[in-house]
Amino acid sequence: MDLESIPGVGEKTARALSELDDPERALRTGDVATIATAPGISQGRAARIARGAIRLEHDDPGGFLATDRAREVYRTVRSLLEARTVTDYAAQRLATIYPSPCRSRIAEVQAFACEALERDPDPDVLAALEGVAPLREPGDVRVRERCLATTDAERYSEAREAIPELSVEIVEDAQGLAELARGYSTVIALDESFAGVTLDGDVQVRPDALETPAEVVPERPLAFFARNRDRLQAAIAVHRAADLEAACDLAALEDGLSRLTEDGTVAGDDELDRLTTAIDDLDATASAAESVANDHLREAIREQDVTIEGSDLLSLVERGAGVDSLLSRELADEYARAVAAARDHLVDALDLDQGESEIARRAFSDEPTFPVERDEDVIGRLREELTAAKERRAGRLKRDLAADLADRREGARRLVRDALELDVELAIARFADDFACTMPTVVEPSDVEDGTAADVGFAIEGGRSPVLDEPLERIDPVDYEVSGVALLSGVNSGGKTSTLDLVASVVVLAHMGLPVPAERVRLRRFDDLHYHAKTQGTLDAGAFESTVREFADLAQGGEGSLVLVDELESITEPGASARIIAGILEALSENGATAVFVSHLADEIREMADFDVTVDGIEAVGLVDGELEVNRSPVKDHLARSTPELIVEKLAGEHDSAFYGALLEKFE
Ligand SMILES: Nc1ncnc2c1ncn2[C@@H]1O[C@H](COP(=O)(O)OP(=O)(O)OP(=O)(O)O)[C@@H](O)[C@H]1O
Repeated sequence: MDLESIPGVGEKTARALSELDDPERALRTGDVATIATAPGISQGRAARIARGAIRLEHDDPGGFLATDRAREVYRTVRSLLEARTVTDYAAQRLATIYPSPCRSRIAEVQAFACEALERDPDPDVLAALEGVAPLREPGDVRVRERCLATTDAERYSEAREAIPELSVEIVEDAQGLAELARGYSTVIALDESFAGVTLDGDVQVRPDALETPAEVVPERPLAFFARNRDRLQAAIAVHRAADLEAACDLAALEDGLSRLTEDGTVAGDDELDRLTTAIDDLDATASAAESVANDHLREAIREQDVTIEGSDLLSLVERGAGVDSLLSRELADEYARAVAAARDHLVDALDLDQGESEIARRAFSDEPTFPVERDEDVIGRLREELTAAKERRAGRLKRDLAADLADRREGARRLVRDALELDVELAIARFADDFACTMPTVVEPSDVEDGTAADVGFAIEGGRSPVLDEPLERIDPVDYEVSGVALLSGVNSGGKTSTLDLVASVVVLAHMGLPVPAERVRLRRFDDLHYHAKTQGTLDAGAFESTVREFADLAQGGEGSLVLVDELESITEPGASARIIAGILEALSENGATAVFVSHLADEIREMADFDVTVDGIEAVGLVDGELEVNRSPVKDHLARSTPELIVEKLAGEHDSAFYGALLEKFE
């Protein structure tokens, strides 16, 4: 796909899009989340670009929504759909579903919508969706305890490029490696020539390191899973709750994620936990061990009767010997016991293994002193030993986990995408449920065998306008069918505007490929929708002129158009209005357009028109407690009586009055 040929995509945006992994897939599927990861592209712009790509694919000329009111109806139905999404993604993705005049596009979304209608918006699934969001790319990973080393300048540059997560060091020889090993827990030598060199510390010779980055820096694949752990866990929960077919082994992914912490370290390994705790507690435990020895010794000294001969005391004092000598002479056993207790405490409390215990025991000297003090050098060595063991262990665990998870990356991506798409489907299912929708039959004009395409128009049975601000059960279902051009008459507040809104929303939704709020709908595929709302008050000459011009344009093109106009007569005085409307209707009829004009001047317009225009009527069936009782479904070929006529008729019926009788005759 030539990205620059997408409507609204210039050179700069095309360059940004080409940085995506698979821009075509993202554009084709309306994957707004992925498109929005391209540099400098917001979610809103991503939706517009996706719409542009869809238009290009279906050769869609655009412009289906030809007027402000038509666009307003689309915005309203879209917000009703969006209100039923859980994730931001689904709301943005819905913005890529727009009314299109293209058969292939309508069919494509219809197929998607039909599957969506099978979905069950279970509350558990909706709750699980709360935690799902598009995956994030991990930030830059830096690993400080490991480095790469080489003697070769070229290899050095290659390594920096291939593995930016690690420091790369130039060394002269094995001596240089040995020095590095003192500063880093692990040194990975890249040169074959180091093979066989044995050095202290963790020095590995791996000439293939640059080809196997996941082994050298398992942090790299792990960072992706760590950064997205919560989102992936939520996507797993969605799949389980919805019983959705999964793109990867859920249990295996879940197990891998459960071993990973959010900062990319491995969790749930007893040995790693032991080493981590031992390092953290080392100082405090060494102090506690000292106290154990000193308490023991203090107690022993307190209870001991030290008998010393005068000559011995004298020789001790003369030699300047301190209490230590006395201790070693008189309390050697007690000292040994005290130190043994300290060593045991250190080993037991830190849960040290044999090798570590051997070092730890040396922290307390056999030479009697009081108070007993730890040897900081030994504690330091023990810390180094524990830290090296911890890093070796963590490294191995990371490598194992990275090996387990690395291949699941694509599956994990699909898992989240599918969960997010499910949200789009559920929004459609919930909308369809809330507004009692069905899939419409969209008739292809060229497939109409008898008569012309205009004969199809639209036929709505049991329609309930989603635009009406009433709960569904308070809305009377409306049946209305028009082919060609019709005038819609009716009592005040009978529901004429609501009928136009119903027709407009049904037509917009049907051309989006979505279910429509009615029991049954059949309509032709239209090219565009011109919906003109009622104009408030008389227009001044300039505005009037531009409105007439607008209608003149409309009257020219018209084949394939659906024109809905609400009380155009209010733009000027009634006599002129009726003439203008009659003229527009004639042109539209000639062009084969489908049109409904709501008007209180239906009778006058019919008389002025030079063709037999259909007049339908929304009738009041009576007055109940001063309120009109209305049949909301327009009656075909029937000029509805006006409200005043109905009231005069009622008065004439109730009172035997010549005046009312005469008045009534004037309406006939
Ligand atoms: N199908 C319906 N079911 C229930 N109530 C409806 C229905 N259609 C319309 N109404 C109610 O009637 C009110 C008036 O409807 P609407 O504005 O469509 O009438 P109208 O015939 O266009 O009025 P006007 O002649 O004043 O322009 C609406 O606000 C709504 O409350």
